[in-house]
Amino acid sequence: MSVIYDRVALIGLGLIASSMALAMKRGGLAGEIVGTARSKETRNAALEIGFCDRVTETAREAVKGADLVVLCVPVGAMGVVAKEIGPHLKAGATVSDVGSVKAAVIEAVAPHLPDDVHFVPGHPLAGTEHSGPHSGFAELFDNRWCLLVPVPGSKPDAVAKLRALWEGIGAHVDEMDPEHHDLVLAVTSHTPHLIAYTMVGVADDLRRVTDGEVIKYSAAGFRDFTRIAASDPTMWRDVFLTNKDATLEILGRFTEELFALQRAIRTGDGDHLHDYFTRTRAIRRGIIEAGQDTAAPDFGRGGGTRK
Ligand SMILES: NC(=O)c1ccc[n+]([C@@H]2O[C@H](COP(=O)([O-])OP(=O)(O)OC[C@H]3O[C@@H](n4cnc5c(N)ncnc54)[C@H](O)[C@@H]3O)[C@@H](O)[C@H]2O)c1
Ligand SMILES: O=C(O)C(=O)C[C@]1(C(=O)O)C=C[C@@H](O)C=C1
Repeated sequence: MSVIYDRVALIGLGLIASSMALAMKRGGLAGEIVGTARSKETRNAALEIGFCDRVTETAREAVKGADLVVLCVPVGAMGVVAKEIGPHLKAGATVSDVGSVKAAVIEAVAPHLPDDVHFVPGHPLAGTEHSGPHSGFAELFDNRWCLLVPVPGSKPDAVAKLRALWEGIGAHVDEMDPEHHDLVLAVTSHTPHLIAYTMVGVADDLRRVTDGEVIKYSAAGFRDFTRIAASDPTMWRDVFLTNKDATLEILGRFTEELFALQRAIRTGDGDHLHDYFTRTRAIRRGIIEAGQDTAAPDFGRGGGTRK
């Protein structure tokens, strides 16, 4: 593969930035990768691991002369970073991000960008419960989706170039509008995370059991919940604070269904339970038959991580 952007600047050097950088290096997609993080420890790690060619102390230095700038910080920090880098962006540069929420990020970032840069927000649908510069691996995005969420005024050429980068990184790319993205992700990612956090919290409340039995006899389903519930608290706090409407809508529906199942258990309505579980099993089977179960299941469970 050949170079797509001569210079890429990554702001925030955690799981997603380090994985993107390693994948760009694997494919020879960037001439130079410049990174910036607030802590010296993180900047040094990026150089030691070798996923950045150069690091800078500030974001404004990192974006100087960059053809592509990718904001890889928690959603709640995107606006502050955009404000800092806005005046220092190269004319004609593309600015993107990897945030898990799109409408709020667009609202926070767009006002700080000059007219002569292209803003093409993005969201790779891949991750693990690990964070920081040591957690990245080049295969994270292989065969996973990356959603691009162009804003009015995003130039087709800039969108096409970013699409080529993500495809070079290994992902399949689709485009979506921000509100629809936030609703879809509320169903497929955000609310499931909240449920996992809650379930692990409930187990923790029952200290009597967590002290021994829950850990010792943890079955596969609960183990998956604990993996998800180990995800970064800052990232997920920001997701729920910025995707409020969609997550509240889905949580409302979830609670209604849960109450209906609770009632079926209490009243011994086996037909309701059986019909419900039959319907949900069909959904899982449909996903497999459609070949959509592309998640690499071992990543994030130690299989592909650096830890
Ligand atoms: N982890 C996932 O599963 C996943 C998947 C897809 C997208 N995302 C999104 O990617 C982004 C980064 O997530 P990550 O998993 O790489 O997180 P991470 O915690 O591994 O890395 C985040 C980086 O941002 C820095 N940072 C935090 N607050 C900052 C601030 N106020 N100013 C400047 N830098 C700051 C951190 O020091 C760190 O270097 C988030 O917006 C998240 O929503 C995460
Ligand atoms: O596999 C995981 O650990 C994830 O939670 C990854 C996951 C997801 O929900 O699928 C989490 C947040 C993102 O914005 C995208 C991907």
